[in-house]
Amino acid sequence: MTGLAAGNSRNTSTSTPVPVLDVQAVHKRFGDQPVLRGIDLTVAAHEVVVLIGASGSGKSTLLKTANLLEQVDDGRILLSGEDITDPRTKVDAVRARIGVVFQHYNLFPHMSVIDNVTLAARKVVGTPRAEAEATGMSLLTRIGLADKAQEFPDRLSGGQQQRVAIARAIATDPELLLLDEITSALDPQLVGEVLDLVRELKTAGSTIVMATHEMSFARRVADRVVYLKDGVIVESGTPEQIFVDPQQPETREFLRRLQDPFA
Ligand SMILES: Nc1ncnc2c1ncn2[C@@H]1O[C@H](COP(=O)(O)OP(=O)(O)OP(=O)(O)O)[C@@H](O)[C@H]1O
Repeated sequence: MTGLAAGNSRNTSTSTPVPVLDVQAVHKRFGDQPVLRGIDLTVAAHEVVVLIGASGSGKSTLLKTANLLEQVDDGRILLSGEDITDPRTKVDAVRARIGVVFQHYNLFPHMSVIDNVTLAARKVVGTPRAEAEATGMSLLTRIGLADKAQEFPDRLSGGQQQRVAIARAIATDPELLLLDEITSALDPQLVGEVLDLVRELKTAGSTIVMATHEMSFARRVADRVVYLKDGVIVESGTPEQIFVDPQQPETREFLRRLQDPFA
């Protein structure tokens, strides 16, 4: 696996494709506060789903339940047909199948770029170093950072670090990529280069669920935009449906306030 495509081959052999991610009636509360209130969401292979919604609407929590960083209180989540919310699930084995990138790139500061990118392949999957490095260098070449392979992360810009974090997340060829606010810590002029990389992943066939406040992501990479409010999916549709012709008053209000936060 040397390209940017992630996890593209697993669902192609059956005539009725199993969704990569199937969130079924998921509820989650923190103390007294219900944060996810009956979420149903299926994500097909190669689909890019972008979660939008106000701060606190539950976007990150939903991504965390899919990666088993948070447990669901009710409902279940299937990964390529397997119930990963079953208590017998081996959490590490599930996480090895999912690539995750967070707001803060979380690269290991004491490791070179290439070691960051290859760590999971070497330590989790057991790929021999030479093979992992060949894949890692190929990924760095594709994202235009091959010349930074031996640098430490603090020598890179925020946008470059976030691209390395994405390369690291896809280096093990995950079935699913979860991207949580990956540009919100970046200067606006660096957002474009991360957006371009996500678009390239989409073209290469990755299956992606991302949470963002950056509507350019939702407009330019989403197959489906999902609007969350107070832990409920209010509306979902193509970017055109959501941004040009939203059906629900709450969606219209959310988009109106984005354009004029003081309205
Ligand atoms: N570990 C936690 N313990 C208690 N409350 C939490 C925890 N994590 C999240 N919450 C609360 O759950 C709600 C949803 O948070 P979440 O981070 O999922 O929202 P979000 O839509 O991703 O917000 P943002 O866009 O600001 O990242 C918020 O009210 C938040 O304070």
